[in-house]
Amino acid sequence: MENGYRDRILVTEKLSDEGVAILQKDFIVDSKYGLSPEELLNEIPQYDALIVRSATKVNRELILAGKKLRVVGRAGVGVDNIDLQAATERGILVVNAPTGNCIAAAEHTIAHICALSRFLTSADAGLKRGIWDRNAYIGTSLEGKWLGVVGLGRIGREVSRRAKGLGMKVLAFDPYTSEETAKSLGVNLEPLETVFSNSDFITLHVPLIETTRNMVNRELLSKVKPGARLLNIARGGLIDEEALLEYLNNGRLAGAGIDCFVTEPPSKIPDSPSERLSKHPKVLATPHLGASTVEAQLDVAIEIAEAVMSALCGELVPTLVNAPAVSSDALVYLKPRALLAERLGRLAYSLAGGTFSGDITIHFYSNDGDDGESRLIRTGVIKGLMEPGSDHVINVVNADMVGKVHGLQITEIKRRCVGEENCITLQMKGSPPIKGRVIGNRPHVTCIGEFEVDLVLEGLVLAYYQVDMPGQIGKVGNILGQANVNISFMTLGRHLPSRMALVLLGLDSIPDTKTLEKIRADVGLEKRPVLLDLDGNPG
Ligand SMILES: NC(=O)C1=CN([C@@H]2O[C@H](COP(=O)(O)OP(=O)(O)OC[C@H]3O[C@@H](n4cnc5c(N)ncnc54)[C@H](O)[C@@H]3O)[C@@H](O)[C@H]2O)C=CC1
Ligand SMILES: O=C(O)C(=O)COP(=O)(O)O
Repeated sequence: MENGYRDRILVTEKLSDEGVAILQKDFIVDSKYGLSPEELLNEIPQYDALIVRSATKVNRELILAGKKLRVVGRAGVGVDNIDLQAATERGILVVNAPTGNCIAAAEHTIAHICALSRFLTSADAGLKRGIWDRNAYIGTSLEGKWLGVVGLGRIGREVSRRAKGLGMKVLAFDPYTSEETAKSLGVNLEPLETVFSNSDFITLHVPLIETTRNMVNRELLSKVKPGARLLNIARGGLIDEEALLEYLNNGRLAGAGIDCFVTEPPSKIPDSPSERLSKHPKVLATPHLGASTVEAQLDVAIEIAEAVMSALCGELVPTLVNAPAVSSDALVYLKPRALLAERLGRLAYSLAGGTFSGDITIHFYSNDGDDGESRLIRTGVIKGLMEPGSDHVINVVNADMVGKVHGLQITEIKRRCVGEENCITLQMKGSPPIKGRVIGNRPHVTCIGEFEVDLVLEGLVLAYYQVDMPGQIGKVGNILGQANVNISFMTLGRHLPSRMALVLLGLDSIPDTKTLEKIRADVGLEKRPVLLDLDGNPG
């Protein structure tokens, strides 16, 4: 938000009022539900952020049309309806709300398991038609039965806990979950085929991504235990729907509980596999209701409102989807260092005369193996070096990609020296190394080449090298005074062997070129002083 401009947010699907209210404090929020793809394409150019749920397709075309778009918020977990690659290429932050609706989705799964095991929906529908048939609906007990969980993430774990409470035994497939996690839940980790061949109920809780699309296909279904029931409360596209119809029809599966379909709503494509599944007598079908509880909608609305607000304000958001996640705790420590990296990059760019070389080395203190940390520091440097001279917005999402396109070769040297925890040194080939330190959460430069200085990297700074002799500073003070430019602070680093000094002067306003030229001439500088706008807008 600058010069009275307020960012505009478009909300295309129902978001609880509490979330909208949070956003309305600082932004203009328009809720426009049920827009057609064409209407959305027309609307999007005026918005800085877009908030969606699962029904809005945020495809490449929409992302390219969103000329001002900086943030896409997903009020829920799954982001398969968002073209993450296209968003990343444009530096658009995609944030989600990964925790708010997990309990609701787990409870919906348990509701499906209970309803399927006792034919609740069919029995209810029959009775409403006047049929009192107690023999047609002999159910199956859950006590002692095996539940197979595919995907032991947030929802899979909550489902496992609840199933154990019902007396079920749980086995799971998740190649990325540790034995310890599974053990702590009392769950056996098994290969996918074993899960399918041993379970009485199988439930999917994986994201829809390249490796999970159609993971439940004919081949896997051929392993299923006769009479098993399959649940998909996760995403349409995980199951080959034609194959599922076949296994329901041939009697190998006793039933299925489906909340998510390839085509939503299924009736959008008459006679599609989705529609046939939704109408199949052995299928308990719900219209993507996993997240639909009052509590979950309140929680995701608040979660996404806070994430979008932070993202629009340039904050680092822990629920960023198109960059590695960094925990909120780590961010507290990393944010000032990322800012220091950016300011050092900007300083290096300005001191090099508004350019950068492709060969950069960054030295910084690091806890081994912390990729999030490296990435944030690297992003800061790339942003500082490249944003002032381009119209690119550079952030953690696209920094590596933009750097690569412009030929940046970055070497990271990580150290663990005591006392250096808050320091970063930036070495650009052909320029002196610049060292900085975070002091009291503010970025300071402490050394430029051989010159020791101490300057908070904020605001306007005039930098120049002069011969270290009496009377020089006074001359500059006079010239700036005559030009009505106030000096807010100064720091001077001396190099005794060469009798040179590096002077950094904080200024309250920008001197004109004539003033800078007069300083150069009167102080006998080799080059005109460099004006650094450390908080300034790029360009
Ligand atoms: N029906 C609904 O309304 C809702 C549906 N969902 C869906 O549920 C999905 C899961 O949500 P969370 O549990 O919160 O996500 P999560 O990210 O906490 O868990 C996903 C788990 O899947 C595992 N996984 C990834 N690839 C796998 C593979 N090939 N095989 C087995 N496991 C694999 C991951 O290791 C992770 O543990 C979401 O992506 C979303 O699509 C989420 C909320 C509501
Ligand atoms: O959070 C998810 O992944 C969901 O599937 C919930 O979808 P919804 O927000 O209800 O359209």
